Amino acid sequence: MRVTFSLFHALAVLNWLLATESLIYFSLAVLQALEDGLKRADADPSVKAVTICGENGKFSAGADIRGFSSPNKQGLGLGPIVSLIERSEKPVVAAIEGIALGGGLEVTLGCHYRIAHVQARMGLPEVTIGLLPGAEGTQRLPRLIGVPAALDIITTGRHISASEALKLGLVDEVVEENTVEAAIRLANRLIGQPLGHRRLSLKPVPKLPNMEAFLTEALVKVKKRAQGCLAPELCFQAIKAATEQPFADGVRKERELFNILLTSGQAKALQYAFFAERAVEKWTTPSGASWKTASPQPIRKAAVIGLGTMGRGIVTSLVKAKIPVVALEQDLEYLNTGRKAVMLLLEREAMKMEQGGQTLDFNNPARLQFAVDFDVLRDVDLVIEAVFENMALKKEIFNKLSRICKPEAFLCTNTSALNIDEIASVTSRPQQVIGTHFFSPAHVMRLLEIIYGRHTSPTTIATAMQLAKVMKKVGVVVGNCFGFVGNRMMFPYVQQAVFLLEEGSRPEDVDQVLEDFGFKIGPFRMSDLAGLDVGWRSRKDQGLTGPTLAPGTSARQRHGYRYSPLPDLLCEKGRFGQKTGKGWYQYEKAGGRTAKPDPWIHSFLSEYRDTHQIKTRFIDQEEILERCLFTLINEGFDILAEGIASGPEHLDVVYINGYGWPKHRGGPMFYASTVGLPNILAKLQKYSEIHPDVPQLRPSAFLKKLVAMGNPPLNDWMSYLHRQSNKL
Ligand SMILES: CC/C=C\C/C=C/C(=O)SCCNC(=O)CCNC(=O)[C@H](O)C(C)(C)COP(=O)(O)OP(=O)(O)OC[C@H]1O[C@@H](n2cnc3c(N)ncnc32)[C@H](O)[C@@H]1OP(=O)(O)O
Repeated sequence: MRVTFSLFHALAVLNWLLATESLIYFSLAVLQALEDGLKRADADPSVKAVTICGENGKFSAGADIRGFSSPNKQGLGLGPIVSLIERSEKPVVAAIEGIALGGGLEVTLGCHYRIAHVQARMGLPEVTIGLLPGAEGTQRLPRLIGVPAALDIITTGRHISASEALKLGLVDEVVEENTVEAAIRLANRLIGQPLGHRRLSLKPVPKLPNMEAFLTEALVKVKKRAQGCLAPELCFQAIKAATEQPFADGVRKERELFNILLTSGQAKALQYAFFAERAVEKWTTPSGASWKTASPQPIRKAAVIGLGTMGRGIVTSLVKAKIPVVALEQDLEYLNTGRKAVMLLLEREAMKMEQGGQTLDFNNPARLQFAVDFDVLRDVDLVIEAVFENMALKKEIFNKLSRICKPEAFLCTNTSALNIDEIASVTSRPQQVIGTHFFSPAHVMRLLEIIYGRHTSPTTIATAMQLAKVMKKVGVVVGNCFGFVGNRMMFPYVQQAVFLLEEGSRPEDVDQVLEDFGFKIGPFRMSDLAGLDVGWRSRKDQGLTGPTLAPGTSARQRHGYRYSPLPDLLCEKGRFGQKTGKGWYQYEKAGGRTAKPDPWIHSFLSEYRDTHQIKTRFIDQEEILERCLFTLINEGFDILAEGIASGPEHLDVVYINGYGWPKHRGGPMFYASTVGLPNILAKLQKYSEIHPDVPQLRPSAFLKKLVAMGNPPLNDWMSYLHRQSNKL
């Protein structure tokens, strides 16, 4: 770490370099050096003006996020330094290059002028890590750019471009050449000029004709978007304070709210999620393959087979990532339907991108081609198969691909559960076969589950990870098992939800509890959205229901374990969910989206319980939450023990980005660590004793081992996997 201070054309140029070569975040030492530099500049009569810049073309990514969970909370010292900058009698100009985020941007708000490079990005992303801009940023930004724009930037944490910053008045100038030199030139011109009007703390917050009404409406929107996350609302409260109180009082309020957030638990969860997302980029497999040694191959052209819901979204993602793509369907009729749907998606995406000043070129055959003939796949570097979830069909396609595609081409399957090794077995290149499991809608959802098979090469994994990155998705590398990570953990969760209906709950009761917990939608609304027929088909394929079910099989048992036929019964009645207008809920029409509790379901459940002599009982929220979440978590421990995922962060990133798990709760495994593993174990033991015929409630051996080992912190869990425990 280094801080330099040099005299340059009668100017002090303060710059800070961070902990790593490539930048970026500041620590106590950097703050101290900044303060010392400012004081020296102030005291030195030969210094007439000051420019603050970063190094290596980057201004600052703000505070070191890890510092917030250390006992010595370093961020707290930044506010007074920003004030010190602002009070300087010598003009201070910020030269913003690369990024200026969080505390970095707050430093520039203390400066009297701000110049940005045309490619710079700015923002106050504290809300995304559960905090608020606590170095007086919530008080200065509204004074500079007005309340509506400040609210938007602070409560969303979004990054803005230099051109947007200029429009908003956040920066004074945008330059294409050397930003530091431009800042020095400006600082030179400012020597001797009055600065009072440039000190933001002395300025009033620009008035709105209807401030009160505006704030009332804004709060409703902020709360709705927040879905239980505390930070956006407290950001709002801090900005509101700026509109009502003098600067110094506003700063006091900001500090008070900051401390609430810092100790709320949500900040810790969100900061964990920030690092978890980065940790999964550094993938490894049990055989020793790793991101360190594997190199991705370039993907210059890709193909997607199947233009159903998933295929359409995948094509859209590839086009947005500027990868030329061929979209293939089985016949012209399907192709034309698929083509229309893809074009509609792309038009919508293009419109959204235009609003952000970007363009999307998709009407060019070199970028997007539609075909029915497999021969067009001869020159592609990678194929993603996204056909119907049927092993025989997938094998037929992979066999064909293996014969037609060039030998170096990678073959990916978008299966959500099927065996990658079995699919790869029909090809002559199993080392280049991999699962790329997208989530619906594929052009929106960030998760890409990347599943390696027994023969998948490290290069293939690295290439799939690189593809995820280019598509702006989060790739998570996992092993091959039924349902992989996400769906395997989802299965016991949904199963418990259905068992709860058998015992006395209603779909809306269960959904409400899980939505209050923070899920975007509960399990029954989710099933209705996805289509109940999907699971029904899979259960028929597995022989759990339908014509292949052995005669005389008990209605509520399969292979000696508890089974609920409720979803099958609904499907037999044509209730497939939203698509048929009826499922666990009723909808205004087929394809309708507004779920209404359905009295038919209530009486159907009651008749079902009578038929099977189940005594209806009241089930409280605690039991609903525990049975659904703890079985999901329990499965997570088995997944870790089997080496299907290399750490709990992987499971958490999957759940946050693919299954609507509330990010401010850090993911299921992080949540388990906050509840305490002994508590989870005790509850699973209790429910398992009550329901001995449900194996998913039996505590995982790995969970038991961790408890026996003294409930170690989540970061240490994996190190206990192969350790002996004499307490078990
Ligand atoms: C009262 C106190 C008040 C105020 C004090 C100030 C508060 C703050 O400033 S809070 C911090 C606000 N800043 C952020 O939230 C920025 C977080 N970082 C990012 O968004 C991104 O990292 C980036 C846009 C800056 C760069 O993105 P990219 O180029 O994709 O790189 P990575 O995300 O992979 O990051 C590289 C590397 O750096 C680590 N890192 C980045 N920022 C921080 C940070 N602020 N603190 C600690 N570590 C940071 C990141 O984890 C990566 O590390 P690894 O390579 O080990 O994975």
